[in-house]
Amino acid sequence: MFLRHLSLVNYKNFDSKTLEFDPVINCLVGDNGVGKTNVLDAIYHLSFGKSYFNPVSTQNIKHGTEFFVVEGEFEKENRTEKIICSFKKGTKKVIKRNGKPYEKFSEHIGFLPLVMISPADRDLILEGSETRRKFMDEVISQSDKSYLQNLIKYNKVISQRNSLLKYFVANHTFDPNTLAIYNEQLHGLGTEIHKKRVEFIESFIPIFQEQYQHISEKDEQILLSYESQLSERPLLELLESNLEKDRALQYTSVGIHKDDLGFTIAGHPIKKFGSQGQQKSFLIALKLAQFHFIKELANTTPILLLDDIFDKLDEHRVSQIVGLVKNDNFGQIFISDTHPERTENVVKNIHQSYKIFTL
Ligand SMILES: Nc1ncnc2c1ncn2[C@@H]1O[C@H](COP(=O)(O)OP(=O)(O)OP(=O)(O)O)[C@@H](O)[C@H]1O
Repeated sequence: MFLRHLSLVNYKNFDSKTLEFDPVINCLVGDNGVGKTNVLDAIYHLSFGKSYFNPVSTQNIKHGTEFFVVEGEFEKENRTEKIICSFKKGTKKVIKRNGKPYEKFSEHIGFLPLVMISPADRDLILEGSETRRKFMDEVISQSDKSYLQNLIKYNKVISQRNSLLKYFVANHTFDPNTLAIYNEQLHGLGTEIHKKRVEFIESFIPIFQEQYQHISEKDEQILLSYESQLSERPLLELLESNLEKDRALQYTSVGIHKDDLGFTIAGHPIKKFGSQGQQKSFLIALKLAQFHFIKELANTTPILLLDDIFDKLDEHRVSQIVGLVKNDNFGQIFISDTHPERTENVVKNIHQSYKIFTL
């Protein structure tokens, strides 16, 4: 699968831009702020229906305009797939595949597998658990449609339950029957999601460790673990035993929406005890593991977006990553960099077709 053509209208800093891509390697070069990352983000938009960097859709519209359109033509299994993602202020975002709008965006997720590696990934280590859950959910969703559906349903029930808890307090009332219905629903959905997360982590860890050893070339004891209250007790039990606390807090304090991933080095949190280099290697290993994991499960090589990759890696490591597509006719890579010569040096050595775009 590869992206052949991209056209942008009013997307971030672009009025209008059209790019015809190479099926294998594409480099976007230019000074800071010319829009290299914005092009990668537009490609991400076509795959996920949202920006990797800015979740506020109106902020992805070029300043002073009212709408954006991102259009891409992909070659997938010998067919051309035309994807359009458009958004006008005050309306709902629309994603169309070959002219037909999706009713639910979740139906589109996984259709065009894609992995972005960007300096913004550091949030995975530095920010709260939500970022790490999102990472896990994104990887699983790209290869498992029912997972995403269950997650959407679960989140809906959580917000209904939270509204009910607030209603109880505001109206000095309590209705155990409605609460019990929500608890049952959360238990069913949450247990299923937890099971998928456990399975995912089990198969993901060895791939991740292999990638880390490959990058660090040292024997460092890194560990990735799944932390969930549901590993201790069934969700229904947790909900029931935390009822008084939830009533006081007016929100649901237990469940898979509290899960986290633990990142440690030599038994200590990498956030506090990892060197900058170790943190970088950890993040790249995570993302490369994501790439391999999706490749295997989705049976398609994901498109790989490498944003400002030299910020994270030396040339040797970049060559190694770009070499990922070497033996695979269907892999496509996009690289953004401020130094044209440096990028060209790396891609030349791969002996694959490539295009360089100066923005
Ligand atoms: N909604 C918007 N409307 C207009 N311009 C925008 C919008 N959102 C972002 N920009 C502009 O896009 C530019 C940043 O583009 P981008 O991050 O793609 O640059 P880059 O080429 O990747 O730079 P660097 O080399 O620094 O990473 C900035 O000048 C920013 O002001």
